[in-house]
Amino acid sequence: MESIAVIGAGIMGRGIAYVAAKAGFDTNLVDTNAASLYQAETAIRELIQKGIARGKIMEHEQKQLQHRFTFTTSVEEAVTSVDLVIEAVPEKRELKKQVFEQLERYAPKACLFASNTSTISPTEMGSYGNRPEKTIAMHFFNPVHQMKLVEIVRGLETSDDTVARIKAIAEKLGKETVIMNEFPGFVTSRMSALIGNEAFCMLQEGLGTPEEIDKAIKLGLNFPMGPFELGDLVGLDTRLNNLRYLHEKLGEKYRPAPLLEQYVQAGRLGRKTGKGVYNYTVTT
Ligand SMILES: NC(=O)c1ccc[n+]([C@@H]2O[C@H](COP(=O)([O-])OP(=O)(O)OC[C@H]3O[C@@H](n4cnc5c(N)ncnc54)[C@H](O)[C@@H]3O)[C@@H](O)[C@H]2O)c1
Repeated sequence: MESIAVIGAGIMGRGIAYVAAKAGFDTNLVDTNAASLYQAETAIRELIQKGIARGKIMEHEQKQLQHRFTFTTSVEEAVTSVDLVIEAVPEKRELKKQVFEQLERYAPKACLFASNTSTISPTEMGSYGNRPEKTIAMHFFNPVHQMKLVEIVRGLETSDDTVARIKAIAEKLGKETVIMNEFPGFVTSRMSALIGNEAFCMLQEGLGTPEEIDKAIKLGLNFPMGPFELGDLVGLDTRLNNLRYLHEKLGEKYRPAPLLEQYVQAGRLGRKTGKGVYNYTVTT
């Protein structure tokens, strides 16, 4: 296994591409939006500089590392000769379906297909192409270079060989793994969506300010981040898409809070747009 293509250069795709190249894989990062691709390239360059400043990357490795990246807006160019594709486009089933159909057309027959989906069934994604035994969910966490876990979720038809190879790759990327059977939202997204949604319900009910609710959860329940801080980091649109999927699949308990819907309608998506529950300075 030598080369990886990452589809979608947003918050997650750029982080996955960075850890893949750092682990020695030739890495093709693709985004159909040129502006997003450019931002990803800048963000990756900054991560490399920070890595050098912290002594995690030696200066003489920098050139070699940068040479491992190809940035492109063409899915075809990115996947024609890779061993693994990791899809990280927004959490919309129709979009993922289109992307998987494209991957099936252009990727080599032996190539494994992994999705960084937070909620969607890898069995369903396996049905979008002709290689369900080679299709799996490989769920990274944000920020990818700092978070230790990859939640691996096998679909009904995913082969043991695919599971073993994906686990080995995740470990080569420096990650711990858990291997789950599929169920909507897996373990982490299901729990995180509920907590995040409940916090929006509390805000809507006037229980307290976002700062007070976050502080209560951090200091009272010993969470490292408050639910609003985490929601802004994840992206409130991503959080809403996850909840919509869980609501459709698992029922009323997951109905998105109207206030969350309103924030997304207003374009308050979190750190990536400079404003979510809190205000930020956008650097890239
Ligand atoms: N944000 C998180 O914290 C987080 C954590 C774990 C998993 N995820 C999952 O990762 C996936 C991506 O989420 P994100 O937060 O990085 O989203 P994002 O909106 O930050 O980025 C998605 C990128 O995909 C690009 N894109 C859209 N259509 C495309 C196409 N057809 N081909 C190539 N690129 C395309 C967009 O231009 C955008 O740059 C989702 O499935 C999400 O549920 C997100």
